[in-house]
Formats: sequence, structure tokens, C-alpha cells
Amino acid sequence: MKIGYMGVTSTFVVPDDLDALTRHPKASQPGEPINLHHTQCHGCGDDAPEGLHIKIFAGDGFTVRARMLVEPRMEGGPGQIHGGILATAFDEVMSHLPLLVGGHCVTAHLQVDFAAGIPVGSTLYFEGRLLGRQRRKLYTEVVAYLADPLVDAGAEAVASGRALFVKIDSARHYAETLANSKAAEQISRRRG
Ligand SMILES: CCCCCCCCCCCCCC(=O)SCCNC(=O)CCNC(=O)[C@H](O)C(C)(C)COP(=O)(O)OP(=O)(O)OC[C@H]1O[C@@H](n2cnc3c(N)ncnc32)[C@H](O)[C@@H]1OP(=O)(O)O
Repeated sequence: MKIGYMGVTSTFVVPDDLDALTRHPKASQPGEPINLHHTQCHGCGDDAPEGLHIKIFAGDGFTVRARMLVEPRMEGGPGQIHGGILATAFDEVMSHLPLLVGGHCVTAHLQVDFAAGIPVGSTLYFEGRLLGRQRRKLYTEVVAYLADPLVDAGAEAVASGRALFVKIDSARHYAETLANSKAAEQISRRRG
């Protein structure tokens, strides 16, 4: 299967003149979970009852690995994951890549290629990669598999995504909405 369609016009273009990437000294080590969002986050939060509960781990270099159980409540077409849910999962997984170089980001642009239907009941495995950084912009990519590509070299890629994240000052960015968050106290405590 071909990941990323040739000839499809896209606004996602990784520039040539990228800045150097340096791993943040406090970034999670390869194999360790990355827990830098909050417990109510719809993508990764353990306490978000309707969330996706994606487990995300740092990989080597500027990569992450993740997995998610495709639950019946995620159904779109009969017996298959809803495309919007997969897009949300991709957004979540890629949003952890900028954390390897430090600082919170928001998604400015997100695109997804769906290559095969994904059955409810399967476990999706994700491999994400930071493609580069230019000033506040971080370019990322993710591929989803129906088997763990770490243990199964023949694991078939079923979808891919690309996203542009922009680094923010999180205190300022969320200043007017933090009070509405179920995690307001937790986030304020973390900021100290
Ligand atoms: C302790 C704290 C806990 C916090 C927990 C955090 C949890 C996080 C959970 C995360 C959950 C998961 C993640 C989510 O779901 S995040 C939720 C979804 N995303 C958002 O809500 C973001 C909404 N957008 C914005 O806030 C602003 O537009 C941003 C901040 C993105 C930029 O506005 P800002 O005024 O700041 O900057 P700028 O406009 O000068 O742009 C800067 C650069 O970027 C380039 N650009 C911009 N847009 C685009 C575009 N579409 N295509 C291509 N390029 C684009 C632009 O040309 C410029 O480039 P250059 O001039 O440098 O070349």
C-alpha cells in the first residue's frame, strides 16, 4: 500500500530551511510514557470517560509510538472506525512529538489519508515522527498499523497523517478558557 498519495495538492509542505532539532533534557526517554497533557484530555486522558485513551510513548530520536483499542463506541461505517475518530487519534499522537523538543503546541493544520477500513475490536499501533522545525512551526507525520510494526515487520499500514503544530505560550493561550476545564486545578498546580 502506498502511504501519501502522489499528485494530491496539499498545503502541507515541509520547508528546506529547517532549524536544528535538539531533544529537551527533560523529555521522556525512549520507551517511557509521555504524560504532558492532562487527565481530562480527550485523546490521552485516563479520566476522560468518553476519551480515546491512547497510550503514547517516546521512541528513539524524534519519534513516538502509540496504541489505541478501537472500541464499539468509535464505530462509523458498519463495524469500522469513524474517520473523524481516527483523525482525532492522529492529532493526539502527533501533538506529543513537539513535546520531545520542549513546549506545548496547538494544531494549525491536519490532514489524513485513509487507505483501508479499520475494524472495530482491533488495536491500532501508531508510529509518529517529527519531520522538522522552523521557528515556532513543527512538521509531523504519523502512520497507523493493525499490528505492532516493532514485532511484526510485515505489519500493514492502514492510514497516515501529517500535521503542522505551532508553539504557544500555554498560560496565555488558555488564559480565558482554563477556568472551564475539568482539569483546571491540576494544570494550575503543575504550573506551580
Ligand atoms: C501545564 C500546561 C498544560 C497545557 C496542556 C496542553 C494540552 C494540549 C492539548 C493538545 C491537544 C491536541 C492538539 C489540538 O487539538 S490543539 C486544538 C486545535 N488547534 C487550535 O485550536 C489552534 C487554533 N489556532 C491558533 O490558536 C492560531 O492560529 C495559532 C496559534 C496556530 C497561530 O497563531 P499565532 O498568531 O500564534 O501565529 P501566526 O499566525 O503568526 O503563525 C505562526 C506561524 O505558523 C504559520 N501558520 C499558522 N497557521 C497555519 C496553517 N494553518 N497552515 C500553514 N501555516 C500556518 C504562520 O504562517 C507562521 O509561519 P511563519 O511566519 O513563522 O513562517
